[in-house]
Amino acid sequence: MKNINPTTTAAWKELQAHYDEIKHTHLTDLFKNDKRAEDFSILWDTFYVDYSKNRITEETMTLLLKLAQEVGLQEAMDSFFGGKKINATEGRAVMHTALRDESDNAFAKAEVDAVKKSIQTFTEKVISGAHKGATGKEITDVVNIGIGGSDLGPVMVVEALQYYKTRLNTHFISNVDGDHVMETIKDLDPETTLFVIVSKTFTTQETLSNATTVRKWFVDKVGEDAVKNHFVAVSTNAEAIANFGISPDNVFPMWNWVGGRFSLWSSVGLSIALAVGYDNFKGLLHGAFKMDEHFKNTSFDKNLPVITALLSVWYNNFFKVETEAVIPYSQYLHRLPAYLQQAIMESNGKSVDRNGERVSYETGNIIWGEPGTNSQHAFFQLIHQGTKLIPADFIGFKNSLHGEKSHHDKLMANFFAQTEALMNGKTKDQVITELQAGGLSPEAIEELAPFKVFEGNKPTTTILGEALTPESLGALVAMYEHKIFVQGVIWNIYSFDQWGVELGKQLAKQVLSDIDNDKMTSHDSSTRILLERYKL
Ligand SMILES: O=P(O)(O)OC[C@H]1O[C@H](O)[C@H](O)[C@@H](O)[C@@H]1O
Repeated sequence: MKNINPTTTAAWKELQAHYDEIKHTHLTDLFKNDKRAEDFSILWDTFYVDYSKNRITEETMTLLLKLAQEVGLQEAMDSFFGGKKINATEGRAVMHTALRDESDNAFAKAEVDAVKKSIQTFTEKVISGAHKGATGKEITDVVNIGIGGSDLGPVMVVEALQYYKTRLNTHFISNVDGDHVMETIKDLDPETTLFVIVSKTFTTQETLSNATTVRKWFVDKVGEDAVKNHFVAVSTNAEAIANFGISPDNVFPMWNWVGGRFSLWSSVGLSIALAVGYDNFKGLLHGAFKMDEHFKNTSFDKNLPVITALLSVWYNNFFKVETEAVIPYSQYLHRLPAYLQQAIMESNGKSVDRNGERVSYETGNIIWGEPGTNSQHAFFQLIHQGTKLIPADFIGFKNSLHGEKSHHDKLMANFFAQTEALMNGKTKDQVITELQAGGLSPEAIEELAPFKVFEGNKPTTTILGEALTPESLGALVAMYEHKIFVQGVIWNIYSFDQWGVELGKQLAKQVLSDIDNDKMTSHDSSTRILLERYKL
């Protein structure tokens, strides 16, 4: 893998000069070219991705693609898919794509297939009722206990695929907040509940505390012998699971070459398979596999992860935008922004390059979002008329799942209208004409007009799918995964470690011990007083 500071490339310098030339160009002027939507769109599988409403020209894309070449994107992809240890600071390969690879020579195929088979067998037994609780009752509820990648992927997908749900109800406990634990289990019947403890390392404080509390609650009610029918675990750490008191027969393994935030395709997806059935889980993997193939085999100028990553770099490093929004026009996708926050920000929130040196340019984007149309009534004011430039991905589908056509037309009318309005804005002349039609006096119009002007020129990318299915969701998630990888390559950072998370873990342990032992003196005055007030 090349190790190149992107700012030293010829493309970077040309992009800088090009940016200075077009930074004030308005999208409405760019759209005087009628072929623009054709030139800047990609039709792939069931998706149509329109990136024409971005502040780009042919030259921008040529230069961005040149940047990808210069930093050695192709070579980096070969290392990634070839199983090289591209997660160098942890000495690991990054092989989550192997989990969905349908080819005969897939990496670790035998092991992966064996685990998939056990997920299938187990989930089918639970869903059919063949797997009974200890007192002979069928399982009705599943509780996933995990955090970070062991929670966000499963919860996002289970919410997204509610339409495809089996008879099982799925719940998620993640926060070490005891109220989260107790609120979730308070109405559950332990005799009909299955607990899935998910932790790649099986050392995470939140998950172990939550699992311990739940296990005790369970044992008090149903007894120790019942644990084997009601507790299963997903982890790489067999020893820690055994110490926790879950039998090896109830363990679904995963591997170190699967990063936590890329793990929903592994046994971490067990609660997904329980929630929507194994066939739908397979569909999810299949969609992701198709995206992997697209990413691997498509020239960069028509390659969705590459193009979307380059756009993001364009805004992040040249427009110097701080944040990007992801707005799904599907209530089912309401956890997608939260999921992407971990995937994107934990991966690319790095300030040291692959030489171990402080970068001199911006990296990781800040991601946020909420479903439309709700978000329109919340933060769209700022996107439309605030001082910040916020590129946004709009994700929507041609068909609703319940077939509520009149609702869907309204939803999608908003979807299309917003990107158009963000692009075009509204000029003062237009505002004045509108106000004149309302019969206001010329003075009142003059006074009010500035507040109703929209500058426009706000970039958006529209991702229009056919329908939200396991397959299309898998493809969408994989597109973002690869986008992350491409950005990491351009920024010359390690996208697959997460040392920044460790500090918080260590600090909390120390503070907990200080609280227990009344040892507040070692802290700064602010923290000491806060701790003392907490103990009062
Ligand atoms: O699955 P676990 O080992 O419990 O880890 C859960 C989470 O822990 C940390 O927050 C890591 O930064 C995440 O990447 C990981 O997903």
